[in-house]
Amino acid sequence: MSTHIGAAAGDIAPFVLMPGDPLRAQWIAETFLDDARCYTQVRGMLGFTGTWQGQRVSVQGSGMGQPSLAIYVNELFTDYAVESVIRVGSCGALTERLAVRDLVIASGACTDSSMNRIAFEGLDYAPVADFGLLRDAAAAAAARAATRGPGGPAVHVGLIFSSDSFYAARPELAARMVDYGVLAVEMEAAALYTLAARHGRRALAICTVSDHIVTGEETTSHEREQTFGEMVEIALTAGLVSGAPGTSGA
Ligand SMILES: O=P(O)(O)O[C@H]1O[C@H](CO)[C@@H](O)[C@H]1O
Ligand SMILES: O=c1cc[nH]c(=O)[nH]1
Repeated sequence: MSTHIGAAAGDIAPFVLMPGDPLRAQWIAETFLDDARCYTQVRGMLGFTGTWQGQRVSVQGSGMGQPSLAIYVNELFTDYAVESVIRVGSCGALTERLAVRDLVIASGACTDSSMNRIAFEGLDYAPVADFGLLRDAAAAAAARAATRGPGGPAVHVGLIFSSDSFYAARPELAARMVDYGVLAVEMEAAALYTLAARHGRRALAICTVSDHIVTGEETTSHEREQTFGEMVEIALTAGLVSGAPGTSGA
């Protein structure tokens, strides 16, 4: 066991999906994985391992915000030898180019968090996605859209803003960020990308737009927990198509 994850060595797969919401983790495990088993309930931050198309996958809740995610990701990398993590989160759209339920595959994550400023003594570090996972997620999204035809959620690749505040202290900054290409706001990806770089592992964040900062449209908590399956299937395809080592269910 690690400090915050109640799993034995080998209980967690090399590839992990990571929603903020532990109940979304449970829904993903019950909906998408075969033979899913819960390996931790410490602090209610549920984690499961099962198989998807015969390959081992884990799903681990991160909690909300970068400090919480960093606890789980540090322990996954150092105590459980996890190789790749794809965050499957929700986000708020900052621009009318995006609609509620659209997907954002985050190529990089701006942040107002002090975590990297402390680590880099004032230098601005640029947290970016793993290119292979990003490429494979974009390809999986395009293939699904081509098979399905018109009507599914639009998929955007670009920058997001990982904020320490759900209730923005300076909401007027959103328009300036949009001018510089930022599409949406969430609360964890910058720490995930930074820790993956630090540990030489792979990370990506895919988020579904749950709220629209411009129009005020929003989804319910039940929808955020149990209906964002398109991003989950794209994440599973990207994580396992890229051939993460040790994912074989055999
Ligand atoms: O739905 P999750 O994955 O938790 O992500 C978003 O939702 C939470 C805020 O409601 C934050 O964690 C934010 O990043
Ligand atoms: O507006 C939103 C929606 C989801 N997550 C956030 O951090 N902000």
